[in-house]
Amino acid sequence: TRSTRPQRLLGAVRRTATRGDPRSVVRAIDDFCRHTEWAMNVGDEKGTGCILDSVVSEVSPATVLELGTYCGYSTVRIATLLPPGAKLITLEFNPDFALIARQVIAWAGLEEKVHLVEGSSGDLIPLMKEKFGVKSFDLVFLDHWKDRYLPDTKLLEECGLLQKGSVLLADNVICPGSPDYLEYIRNSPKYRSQHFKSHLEYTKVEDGLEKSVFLG
Ligand SMILES: O=C(NCCc1nnc(-c2ccc3[nH]cnc3c2)[nH]1)c1cc(-c2ccc(F)cc2)cc(O)c1O
Ligand SMILES: [Mg+2]
Repeated sequence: TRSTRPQRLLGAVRRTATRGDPRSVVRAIDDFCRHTEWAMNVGDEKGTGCILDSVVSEVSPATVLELGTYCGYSTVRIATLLPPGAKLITLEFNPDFALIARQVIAWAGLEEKVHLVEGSSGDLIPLMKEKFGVKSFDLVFLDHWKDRYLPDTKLLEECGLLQKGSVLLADNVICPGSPDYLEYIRNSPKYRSQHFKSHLEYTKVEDGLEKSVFLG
């Protein structure tokens, strides 16, 4: 049967990236998506250009939650920038995506920093404290189903997983868009939000990221 897009993306990583070199893995995926086949990775403009890399470096988080692993592109981007001893927990709902992402993360040599958990964010977030020993998250990268951004943010609050200064960074708040999340986070006194205009990965379509600091 025909291979899937994530399988073809993994093939490109294996063929053109150097094992143990995360930057070459990121470059291989960007080249594949720009020249061969588009895929929904946050990409190099929203990634390097400005926001994702600069926010991770600025926050220098000890604990990160990523919602929506997909093929592990942003997982590798973020994990490369983490300080020693920091941990990234990434949640993936789709077992096929998870299988590919594990191999991409392993190729980058980042298994020690990354804990990929399969399942739905709604089920897993309430287990973060007891099962994963998380006190709170310094950074949350929202990049999963766009209609899960708001309910999962409220769940993180209810589970006491955000503390004063925790940063939420949401991809795709313009395209595909997450209007209810934007409405909530921009009007809530519990957050201070900032919008970073950008483009949908590998295209000229308008998109943007929303960075919100939890005020406690
Ligand atoms: O759907 C997206 N991303 C979500 C994938 C995912 N990967 N994993 C999940 C998951 C969903 C529940 C979960 N619950 C727990 N983990 C979960 C993970 N969702 C997405 C879509 C686009 C896009 C734009 C324009 C188009 F024309 C077509 C597509 C661009 C992007 O940057 C995206 O991130
Ligand atoms: Mg995205």
